[in-house]
Amino acid sequence: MSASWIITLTDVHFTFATGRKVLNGVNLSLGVGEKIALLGANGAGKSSLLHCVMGLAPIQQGDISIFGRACQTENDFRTIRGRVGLLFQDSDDQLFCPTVLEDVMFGPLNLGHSRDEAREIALQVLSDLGLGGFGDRITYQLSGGEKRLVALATVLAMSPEVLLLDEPTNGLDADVEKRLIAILQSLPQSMLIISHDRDFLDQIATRFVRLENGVIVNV
Ligand SMILES: Nc1ncnc2c1ncn2[C@@H]1O[C@H](COP(=O)(O)OP(=O)(O)OP(=O)(O)O)[C@@H](O)[C@H]1O
Repeated sequence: MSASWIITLTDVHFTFATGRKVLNGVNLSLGVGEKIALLGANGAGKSSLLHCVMGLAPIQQGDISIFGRACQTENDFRTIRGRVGLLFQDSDDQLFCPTVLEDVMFGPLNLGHSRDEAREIALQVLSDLGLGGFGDRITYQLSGGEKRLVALATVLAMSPEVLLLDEPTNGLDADVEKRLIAILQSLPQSMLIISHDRDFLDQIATRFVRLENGVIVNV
């Protein structure tokens, strides 16, 4: 494997316990600094692919290598999860604390930062995302778009080295989407981005691929 690949999937197969097969020999490599747009029809298996990369959906066949390390066991994936930021498609899967500040502090605390450091990081990320003053808001009372941004804040607060973003613009109005585009453009991390918003992807992505019939096709 080349040292310039952050994530490499080789002949990856994934089938749900129900028997629904969604990945049928996926080959895909994410390079340093690359921002790959992952296209595909509803139900093609895009979210499942991200879950496989995080080790949340165990693959039946193939190889996943992250930061040059072959990931097979839960233990392998646990060691890389802190370095890979996954924005779930559904914000409610990401947010589970009573207040916004607690949610955004959760990751840094988990990484070993002190409460003061975690608070400082969380307040900075919230401010960067235009969410200054949101710290004390009750998470479950946020609007869908606000939740989307707070969910992204929880990911960015962990300073991940690579970002897996599942529909980041869902529920965002035009102005907030513009701000998100500027933020993502300014971030140096490699990204794998799922979105049905082609305008958004055109402004972020350096490469486009499509998941079709369980395999990756270049577009
Ligand atoms: N836990 C599960 N058990 C069985 N099938 C599932 C499960 N979760 C998802 N699926 C099915 O697997 C297929 C792939 O789902 P996935 O969410 O990965 O697609 P997607 O490409 O991200 O779709 P979308 O663009 O609509 O978000 C779908 O047909 C979905 O219904």
